[in-house]
Amino acid sequence: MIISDQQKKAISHKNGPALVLAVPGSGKTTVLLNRIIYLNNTQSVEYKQILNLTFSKTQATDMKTRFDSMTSNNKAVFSTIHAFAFNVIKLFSKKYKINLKLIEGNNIFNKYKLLKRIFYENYKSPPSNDDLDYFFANYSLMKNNMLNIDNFNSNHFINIAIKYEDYKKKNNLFDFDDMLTYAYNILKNNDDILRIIKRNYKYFQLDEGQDASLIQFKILELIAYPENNIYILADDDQSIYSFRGANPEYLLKINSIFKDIKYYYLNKNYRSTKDIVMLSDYIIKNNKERYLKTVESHNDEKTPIQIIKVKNIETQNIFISNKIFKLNNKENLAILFRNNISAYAIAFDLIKNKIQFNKRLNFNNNSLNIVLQDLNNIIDFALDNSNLELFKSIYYKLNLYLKKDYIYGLNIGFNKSILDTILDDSYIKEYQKELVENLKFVLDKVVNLNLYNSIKLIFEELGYIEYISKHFENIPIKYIQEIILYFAKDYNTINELLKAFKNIESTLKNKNFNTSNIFISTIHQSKGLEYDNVLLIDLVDGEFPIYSDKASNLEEERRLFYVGITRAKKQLYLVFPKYRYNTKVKPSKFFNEIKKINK
Ligand SMILES: Nc1ncnc2c1ncn2[C@@H]1O[C@H](COP(=O)(O)OP(=O)(O)OP(=O)(O)O)[C@@H](O)[C@H]1O
Repeated sequence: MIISDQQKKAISHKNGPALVLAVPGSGKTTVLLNRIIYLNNTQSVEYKQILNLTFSKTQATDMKTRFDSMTSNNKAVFSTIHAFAFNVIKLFSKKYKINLKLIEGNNIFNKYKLLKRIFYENYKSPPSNDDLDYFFANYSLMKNNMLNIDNFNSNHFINIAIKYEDYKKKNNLFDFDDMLTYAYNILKNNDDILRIIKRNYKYFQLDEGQDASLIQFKILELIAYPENNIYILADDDQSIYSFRGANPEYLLKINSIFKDIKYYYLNKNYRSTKDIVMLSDYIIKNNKERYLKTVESHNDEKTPIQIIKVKNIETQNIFISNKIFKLNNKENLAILFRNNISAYAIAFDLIKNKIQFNKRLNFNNNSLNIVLQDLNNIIDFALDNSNLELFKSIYYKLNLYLKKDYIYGLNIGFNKSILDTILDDSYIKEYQKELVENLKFVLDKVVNLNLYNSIKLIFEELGYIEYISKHFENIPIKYIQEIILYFAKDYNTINELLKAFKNIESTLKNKNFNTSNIFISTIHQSKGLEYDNVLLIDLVDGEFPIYSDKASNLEEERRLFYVGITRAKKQLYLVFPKYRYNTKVKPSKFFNEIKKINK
C-alpha cells in the first residue's frame, strides 16, 4: 500500500489538537496506526504513552491486530472509552479503598433485575422488556449528554430513575453508563488520579469520533489539558448512534473549544468502485447538518448499482439464495438491514438450506417474540376454552371491551367454557356479546384449520392486530404478520413453529462460523467493515427510513443508509419488497433520491 500525500499530511501531525475528517474507506485506521509509529520515530513518544480509543471492543481488537502486523512493538495501548473509564474508577477505588461494584452482566447485582424490582415496588406489576429497554435508553441518553433527572418531563421516568440512582449510591454500585460520569467526576475532582493518567499518557487518538457523546469528549478534554494532544478521526456522515447519545454537533463546533485545532481531510475512497462512491456521495448531500466534503474514488471500475424489486419476503429470500449460490469462494457477501427482525426471515432459509453464515446483530427487538407468544396463548385457549389463566393472559389483547374486575371475578363451572359463561351472563352488553360470539366463532374454526390458516384468521378476524399496533409504537406489524405466516407454512402446530423460532434465535445468538464468507448484519453493526458484495434489503418506506416528525431523524436515517451503501467494495444491490402481508407498500424514500441521479 502506498500512503497517499493526503494520508501522509494527516499522519505527520505533531502536537496540539487535530480533526481528521474523512470519507468512508479513506484509510482512517491506517492513518491512526501510522501516526503512532510517526510520533515514536520523530517525536520520541513512547508507544505506551499514546492512548488509542475507540467504541467497541471489536474495533479496539481489530486496531491492535492491524498494529501488531505493522510493528513488533506491542506496547501501544488500544482501548474502548468505557474500558478506559473503568480503569479510572478502579484506580480511584483502590486508592480510596471504596469498593465500587459493576452491575452489568450476569452477576447477582444485574441492573435489569434491580430495575424490575423497582418497577414492581412502584406499580405492583412487572415491567415488560420494552419498558426496561425504554427506561435504559433514556437513562443512557441522560448520562451521555450530561443531563439531570429533572431535565426530563416524564414523571414516570423521574420516579424510577431517582429510585434506581438512590439504590446504586447506597450500595456502591455503578452501571455501564455511570462508568463515564463516575470517571469524569473522579478526574475532575481528584487531582491525584488525573495526574496519574497524565503521567501515563501524553497523546490521545480517538477513532470513529462521530460516535462520541458529550461526556466522552469532556473526559478527553480533561485528560489532554493543557497540551491538548488530541487527534480525532471522524466522518460526521457516519454518525449513527444519536439514540445512544452520540453528538456530532460537538465535532461541528470543535473549533470553538480548541481555537488552534488543525483540520486534515481524507477524501479518497480506496474501498469502493466509482459507482458506489458516486451514489453514496449523491445521497448524503441531501443532509444539511454536515461538513461539506468532496469525494474521489481510487477504483475507477464500473459496477452499476442494481435496484431489485421483489414481491415479498419469500421472493427476497429467493433472490438472496441465488446470489449466495453464485458467489465464488474468493469473495464475501453481506446482507445488511435496518432492523434486527430482518435477520429472522433470512436465517430461516439459510438454516433450512444448511448454509453457514456469520452474523452481527444487536438483540433488543422482541416484538416478534411477543406476537408469537400471544398466538401460542390464543391457539392454546382455542383448544382449552375452560382455562381461565390462559384467558386472563389474552382477553385484553382481543378488544373485547371486558373489564379486568369482571374477568377476574368470573365464576366458571367445572369444565365449562369461559366464553359460554360470559355469553350466558344477562348483564353483559349487546356489543360485548357480539365480540365474544365472534371470538368463539373464530376459535372454533382455529381448532380445525391448519396452522397457517389459523394464524391468518386470528390476524384478520380478531382485534389482536389493532391492539398490538396501538400498544407498541413503531412496530412493523405487517412485516411481523408476513414473517410469521412465512414460517407457519412449514409447520403443523404452533409448538413446532415456536421450537423452530427458538432454534433460529439461538443460531443468531451463537458464535460465528469464521470460515463462512456470508454475513448477515444490521447496518449499525457493519460500521467500519467492508464486503465485496452487499445486499441492502427490506428497503420499505416507514421501515427505512422509519417515520419520525423530526427532520434530524431523517438525516440520521440517511446517514445509516450511507453507512450501509459504503460497506460495498464491488457490487451493491438495493432490494425493495413491494408487498408486506399482501398490502402494497412504498419503496424507501431514498429511492427517490437515487432516481434523480439517473436523470
Ligand atoms: N493508500 C492506500 N492505498 C490503497 N489502499 C488503501 C490505502 N489506504 C487505505 N486503503 C484500504 O482502503 C480500505 C479502507 O480503509 P479503512 O478501513 O482504514 O477505511 P476507513 O476510513 O476506516 O473506512 P470507514 O470509515 O468506512 O470505516 C482498506 O481496505 C484499506 O486497506
